[in-house]
Amino acid sequence: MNAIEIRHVKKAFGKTEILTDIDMIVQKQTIFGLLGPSGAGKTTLVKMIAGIQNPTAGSIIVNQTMMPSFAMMEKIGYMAQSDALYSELSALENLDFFASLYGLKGKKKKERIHAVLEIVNLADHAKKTVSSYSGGMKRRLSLAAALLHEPEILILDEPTVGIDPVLRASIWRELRCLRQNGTTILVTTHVMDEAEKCDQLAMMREGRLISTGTPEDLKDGSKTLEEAFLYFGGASNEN
Ligand SMILES: Nc1ncnc2c1ncn2[C@@H]1O[C@H](COP(=O)(O)OP(=O)(O)OP(=O)(O)O)[C@@H](O)[C@H]1O
Repeated sequence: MNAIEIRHVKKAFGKTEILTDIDMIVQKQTIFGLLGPSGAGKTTLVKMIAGIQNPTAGSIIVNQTMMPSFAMMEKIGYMAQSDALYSELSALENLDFFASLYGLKGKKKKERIHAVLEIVNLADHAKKTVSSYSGGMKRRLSLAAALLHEPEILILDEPTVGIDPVLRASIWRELRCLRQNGTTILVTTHVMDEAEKCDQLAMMREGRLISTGTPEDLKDGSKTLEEAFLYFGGASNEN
């Protein structure tokens, strides 16, 4: 079953075309990685999938619903690249606020806040104001907020930037667990060892999809994904 279907999507800002004829399928209950150098268009694409931006042409269907759709947006967890947190509030107050936005109430709200704090290992720091958090802690809190409403689709824009290797491994364990429970996860990354952990990958470059498949498919003869990426993208890769 397809969770996300992208058909002939284009995106232009003014006269500048940022994405060109993107066709992509993400199957349900997979971890799908969008890989590409800075400026390739990954964030623009995931924002359109999350329903935050409109394509200039083409269609995006998420769980059989044409995007943008408010009803579907409620079933999507989106963690943006920059943390949208209230720095003068505590982590707990931030989560309480986002949980209310998602319509969570009472006991269920408390349970979910507790559960997501445990997942990202911030339970001991929940009462501290976010302004005292490190960059990695803020990323973890943003991830917790995206998980509050147990979304069907989880979209994570570079989720582990600034997160140490131990916690990164625990976040990946959690992502696999969420997949096991039925969640479809779309993650953007520059990091090749993270890309290796995805079930399926799409490599982007200059607004185009240059290759899709499993990490093994994409390697096809190359020793590493990095090598494959350079091969598909041409030798002038910036990263
Ligand atoms: N609102 C906007 N108006 C004009 N140009 C934009 C806008 N948003 C993004 N762009 C341009 O679109 C291109 C793709 O940007 P995008 O952020 O999608 O890339 P990315 O692959 O996510 O990069 P990174 O890995 O650095 O986050 C860039 O050239 C960027 O400058």
